[in-house]
This record gives sequence, structure tokens and C-alpha cells, in this order.
Amino acid sequence: MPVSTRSQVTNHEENEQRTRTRHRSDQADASSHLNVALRNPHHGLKEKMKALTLLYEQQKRASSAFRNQSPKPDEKRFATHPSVDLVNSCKREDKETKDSRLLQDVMKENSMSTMPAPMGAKLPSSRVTRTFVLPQPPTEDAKENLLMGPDRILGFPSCPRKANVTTTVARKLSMGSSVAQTELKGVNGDKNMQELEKPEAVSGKVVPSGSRILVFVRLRPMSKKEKESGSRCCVRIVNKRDVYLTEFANEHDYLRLKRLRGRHFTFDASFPDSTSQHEVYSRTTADLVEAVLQGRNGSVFCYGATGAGKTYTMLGTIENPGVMVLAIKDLFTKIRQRSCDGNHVVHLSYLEVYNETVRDLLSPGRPLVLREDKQGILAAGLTQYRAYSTDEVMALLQRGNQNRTTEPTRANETSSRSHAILQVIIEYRVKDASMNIINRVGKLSLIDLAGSERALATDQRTLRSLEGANINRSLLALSSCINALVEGKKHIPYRNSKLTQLLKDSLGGACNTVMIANISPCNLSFGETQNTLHWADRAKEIRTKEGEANEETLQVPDSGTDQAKLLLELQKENRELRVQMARQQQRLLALEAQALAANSPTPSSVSSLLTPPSTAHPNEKRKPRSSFLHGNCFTPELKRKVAPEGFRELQQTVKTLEAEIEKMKKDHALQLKQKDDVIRELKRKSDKQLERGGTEGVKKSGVQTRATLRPKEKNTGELKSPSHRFRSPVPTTKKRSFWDITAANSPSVTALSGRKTRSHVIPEPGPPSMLLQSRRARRTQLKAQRRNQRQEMTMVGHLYLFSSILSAQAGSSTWEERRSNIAW
Ligand SMILES: Nc1ncnc2c1ncn2[C@@H]1O[C@H](COP(=O)(O)OP(=O)(O)OP(=O)(O)O)[C@@H](O)[C@H]1O
Repeated sequence: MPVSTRSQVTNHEENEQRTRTRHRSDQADASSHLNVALRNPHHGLKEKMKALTLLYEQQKRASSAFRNQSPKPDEKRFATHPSVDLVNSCKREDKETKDSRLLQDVMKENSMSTMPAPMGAKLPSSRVTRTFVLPQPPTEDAKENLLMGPDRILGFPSCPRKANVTTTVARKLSMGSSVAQTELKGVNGDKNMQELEKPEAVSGKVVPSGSRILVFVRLRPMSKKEKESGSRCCVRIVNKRDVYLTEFANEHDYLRLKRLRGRHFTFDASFPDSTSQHEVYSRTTADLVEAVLQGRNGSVFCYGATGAGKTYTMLGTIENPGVMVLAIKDLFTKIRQRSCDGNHVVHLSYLEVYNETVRDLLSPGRPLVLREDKQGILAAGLTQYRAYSTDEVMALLQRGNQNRTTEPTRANETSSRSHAILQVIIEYRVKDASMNIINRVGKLSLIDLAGSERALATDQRTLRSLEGANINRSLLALSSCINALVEGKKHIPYRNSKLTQLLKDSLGGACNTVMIANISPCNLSFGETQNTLHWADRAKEIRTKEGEANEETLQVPDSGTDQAKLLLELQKENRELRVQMARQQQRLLALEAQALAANSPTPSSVSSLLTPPSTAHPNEKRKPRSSFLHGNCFTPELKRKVAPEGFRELQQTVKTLEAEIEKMKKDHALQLKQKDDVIRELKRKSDKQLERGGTEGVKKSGVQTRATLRPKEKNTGELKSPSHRFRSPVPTTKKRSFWDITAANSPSVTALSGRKTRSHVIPEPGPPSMLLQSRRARRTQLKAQRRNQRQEMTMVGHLYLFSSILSAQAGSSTWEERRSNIAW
């Protein structure tokens, strides 16, 4: 991290001191005695030597036991290191001789030193020798670390480590399955990696359950420029885990000549400069990819000073692709192998945080706004591309990198000036042991952070310094978050920068997170390297939440192929049924047409309808007509039977209808006759009245109507019609009829009751009554009436005929039905 306050460093050193003390207390009595002696700088040299001898004896035994157990460290690992020759030459020496010489050196130095033993060692600057004071056994590894060449090196491990591989225990990702471990073994094939230490062992305290952030360190090789400038390597990686950082004392700084600076760190794995990209990927990210395929979220981020090799680790080159490329390739390969139906969805988004603005790298445009919802922090409007192959992903990645802000600085020619986040969301289906289909969704975030830098290291130009300030600010926010998370604070200041907002899930969410700290071997970058290692060491203690795998079991009872078969069968059946139904409909239509043709009234039958029926039995109960929709109606036998039977029925119906019509005709003729009689009677009466010159009645009543002429008939409740069909309803005493109301509202009654209604309005006088017309005019009117009646009768006959045909077609089964069908 760019900034580390004095108090933080002090705290850290105190913690380490405490850890050292705790470790020492675990040792034997003699060792504890030694510790007491070592802690006291004013203790006698004799006692110190005694203790050292004791310690040496003890550690010698331990180291010989260790040599018997553990495999020899790979000599090739250090091939590029400046001290390789020295290391090899040392190895060629007899171990015992070497150890004893070391001890002698130590004892000599201690006898000469004025510094307290555990704090370091000193040699006169003229002497070219190695100077150590080791509170830990001088194991082979430690010796390697200290053999830094002919120069005067002031270095020592700050943290004692038991020289026993069995103390390191494998740390697992929170994958919830054995796959992780299997993969780990398969991919790494390294005993030490399988036996990574427990989180508790790393932090030195009991921590709650959950997944700890995995922290790895990668050392980059010395650049040509650095070599040419005569820079030295200040970092040693031992046993692929331990990082020894040493500081070369400045020969001209006489005041600090005696000051010793050097640190020792232990991580989940540390990669020397010769480590290949594939090895880095397989050790750091392969398990994470596996976890993502199990439906979990995973994050990998590279952290380090500018020019330390973050982008190289994440992106790499075309010849040596980095973690991003290898992870995506691995994802695609594994999805294709595992997907049960061959389908998968891979969505890709790529953004950068530059000068505290979020930009879409795949479709650059306006800055994006960060929003928080239930799923976490989201960049609103970020493009999600669906990729179908690795090549497509590569093309997208390339496009995104072209859009990424990079500038040459003094520290790095292609320095990334922004933090880049590549997010891959995968969705695919797998089958479990009980053949259930499980839908899995996982998210992998690959983050390449911009490098922390000192203002002096980069250009002093305004834009670069502003970029640098923003980068440092966001990294400082990141370090604050790491601090808060490690200290278990309730409030984590994610909102201090856009970067921490975006990393919220990776740091404190339900996510498996890997941090790769990139460091430079150059002694000129000692400060930055120390900072990086310090924060990486701190990040080891962060624990992310234990999250559920994002998977959903789809309730499909049968296998995919069975399902497909079933679907095909059902489709086939459906097609067949449709064809059958169409055929049946055609047959039905044909039958109906046939029946209609057979039942349709021919001219002869119409004429027969008009002739009087020979026999008519209207009340006779008829057999219901068999329905065309009956189940057996499609048999050819029945088809032959149905037509004549229907025809016979129809003939009978016609006959009955004819009889009915005849009867009605008679009734109507009778009615007409009665009406004529009434008219004649009325005429006679009116003639009499006229003859009597009785115009008084006319004057009295005002308007004479037919109703006034038949008051008695009105009382009986019968109309003048002779037909029983035209009987009016019997008037009830309770209900007031319209006539009652009008009578009640008549002026005389109103005068009595004093109440007025709308019917008080006196109607306009109507046309003159028929009785007032001349005789000739009356006769013409009557003739017209009769003509109308005759026409009505003809129409009724036609209607009757028509309705009978309709009812016959509609399939009315009984006589009553048919009769009711006739619209009277
Ligand atoms: N492991 C490695 N092997 C070989 N070359 C490396 C390695 N790591 C880094 N480099 C080289 O070091 C130089 C700087 O690396 P890189 O650009 O990745 O640094 P960086 O940390 O991303 O810097 P910045 O933060 O400024 O972007 C590059 O030229 C790169 O090729």
C-alpha cells in the first residue's frame, strides 16, 4: 500500500515480536532460557554463547531430521538469482562443516557486536563475510536466504519458523466439495502446496469459520535496465513460501550503518522470478475457477508497486498468456466437459476505474454510475457481452485493453493508469448423482490494479501526478478496508473510493478471493516491495463470508434424452390426433349435408303443407330423433338407415303442421266473422242514434272510442276477440291499472284530493272518430281493414311454414317443442 503510518508499522512489529515470543515459548526449556538471554541486551556474552551453543545443538538435530524428511529444494529455482553460485558451492560443502562454520561466524560476530543479539549483526565494513544472529535454526533454507553474495548484507528473518514441514497444513477454499482438494493435488503435484498452513497458523489467532483470502507473492525478474544500472536483488524466495526481504546498507550512510532492516514473510505460496505463467495460474486461480464452476463467486486481484509485474501476471503476452486468459480458457474447457446438455452461457464485462470514474472498456462512452442493490454493487449501463468461445473472449479482451488507459512513466513504459476489472458470469447445467439437473451460476472477477507509486518514481507532470494521486487514494482506501476487515470492525469504508466499492464483494462478501502481490527484486524498490509485502501479509487475515453455492435443482424426472423422446412422441401423437379430427369433421359435414338434402322441403312437400292433412295427431308422443353426434352415427349401416327414417319423421311433422294450420285458419275465419258481426251491430246502433239525432251523447263524452261503447264487456275482463288466445288478464282489485290512475287524476278527482300529477295535462283532441265519418268513408276503411287482415293471415301461414321447416332442421324432438318454436 502506498501509505503506511508509523503507528501501523509499530503495531505490526509489536505483533511480530509477540508472535516470536509465543513461538519461543513453545520451544524446550533450554531454548526458553536462551530467549530470556537474547531478549536482554545487557546479558553477559558468556551466557549468550552458552545459549547459542545449546540452541545450535538442538537445531542441528532438528535440521538433520528435516533433511531426512523433506525433499531437497529445487536448485533450478534459484538459477537466475545472483547468489546461485554461492548457494551451489555452499551445497557442495559438507553440511556439518558449513553449520559449524556458520555458528562460529555467529559467535564471533556476537562477541564483537554491541547490538543485542536478536536484533541483528554487524561486521566491519572492510570484512566480506556473512553476519547472522538467528533466533531460529540455521536451516538450509535460511542459509540460502542469507547467502546473498560477497557484499555486506544485513538480513534476518523477523519471524521464527519451525523447520518442519508437518507444521504447515493445507488450506482449503470454501468450495464445500472435495473437488478443490483433488484439483489442488492434481494441478500442483506439490507436497508443500497440499500442506499449506491453516489460517489460524498464519494469523496466530483463532479466527471464525469462513474463507480466508489466499495471498500469493510473485517476484518478477530483474529488468535489463535494472541490471545495467547495477541494482541488486533484495528479495529471496525460499521453499516456494517464504519471502526474505533484505536491505543493502548504504556504505556512505555512516549513521545508519549499524541499522538493520530486513523482513521475513510467509504466504500461501511465493513464486520466484523463474515461475511460468501456467504455474502461477494453476497454483493461484485454478481452484478458484473450480469454485466458480460449483456456483460460487471468485475474485483474483493483482496488487503491487508500479512496474512490479501485475499486468504481466493478469494479462501476460501472446506467447505467455496470463491468469485472465488461462482462467477463461479453463472455464470454457470445463464447462463444455461438464454441461449435461451442451448449453452454457458466458457473459463478459470489462471496466476500468480511472481518476475515480468508472468506464466501460468494451463499449467506451460516458462514465458509468455505481449502484447498489441486493446483488451487490453494479455499474449501471455496463455492457455484458455473450461469448461463445475462448477466441471471442480473447478478441473482447484485446478490444478492452486497447481502450484501457496506459501511459509511459519513468517506472514503467506501459504503466496502467487505471484499475481494470474483467467479470465473467457463467451459467450451465450439470447432472448430479441422482440424475437431477442442476443449474449453476458462478461469477469470476479478475482485477488488475494500477500500481502504487511514489510521486518521485513517476513523472511530475500534472496529469500523471493527478493519476498517481488518484491511484494512491484508491489504494489507500483499499488498505483502510483491509485494516477494518482484519480488525473486525463493523463499518468497512468501502465508499471511500470507486475501487473499494467494486471490490466490496471480493473483500467482504460471499466470495473466494485470491490476492497476488507482485514485487520487484530491485533494491531501489525496497520501500515499495516492503509496503506491498506488508499489506499482502495483512490481507491474509481477511476472511470472506461463507456463501451458498448459486445452484438450483431442476425437477426433471427423466434424463434429457428420455425427455426429448417423450416430447417427440407427444408431438407425433398430437399430429395424428389433429389429422383424425379433421377427417371426422369432414365426415360429419358430409353427413349433415346429406341429411339436409334429404330433409329439405321439395316443391311437392311445400304444396302438401298447404293442403289439409289427412290424419293429424298433435298430442301423439313421438320418438326422439337420433342425434348425428351419437357415437355410432358414422357407421355406414346407420348412414343408410338415418335418411329414410328422418324423412318419414319429417313427413309426419309436416302433416301435423298442416292440420294445425288448418285449425288455425278455421279459428281465424271465425274470429273475422265475429268481428264483422260486431261491426255490423255497431253500425246499426250508430245509424239508429244518427236517426234519432242524438248528438248529445257525442257532445257529452267529447271523444267517443270503442272502449266507451263496450263498458259491460270491460267489466268481464274479456276482449271482443272470440279466440281464447287473446284473453286479457283478469283485473285485480289490488293493483291499480293505468286506467285507474288516469281516472284518479281526472280533474274531478284531483279537485277532491287536491293532489296534482303529470296526467293533469289535458290531451290534444285527436282525429275525428270513425262514427263521425261519412258512410262511404267508413265502408272503405272497413274494406281496407279486412284486406289487411287477409294479408296478415297469409303472412302467418308463410311464417308457420317457415318455422316448421326450421324446427325440423333444428332437430326439435317433440311436438311441444316444435310448437313452441313457432313464433306466435
Ligand atoms: N514474471 C515476469 N517475467 C518476465 N517479465 C516480466 C514479469 N513480470 C513483469 N515483467 C515485465 O516487467 C515490465 C513491467 O511489468 P507490468 O507492466 O506488468 O507492471 P505493472 O505492475 O503492471 O505496472 P503498472 O502498475 O505501472 O501498470 C513489463 O515489461 C513486463 O514484461
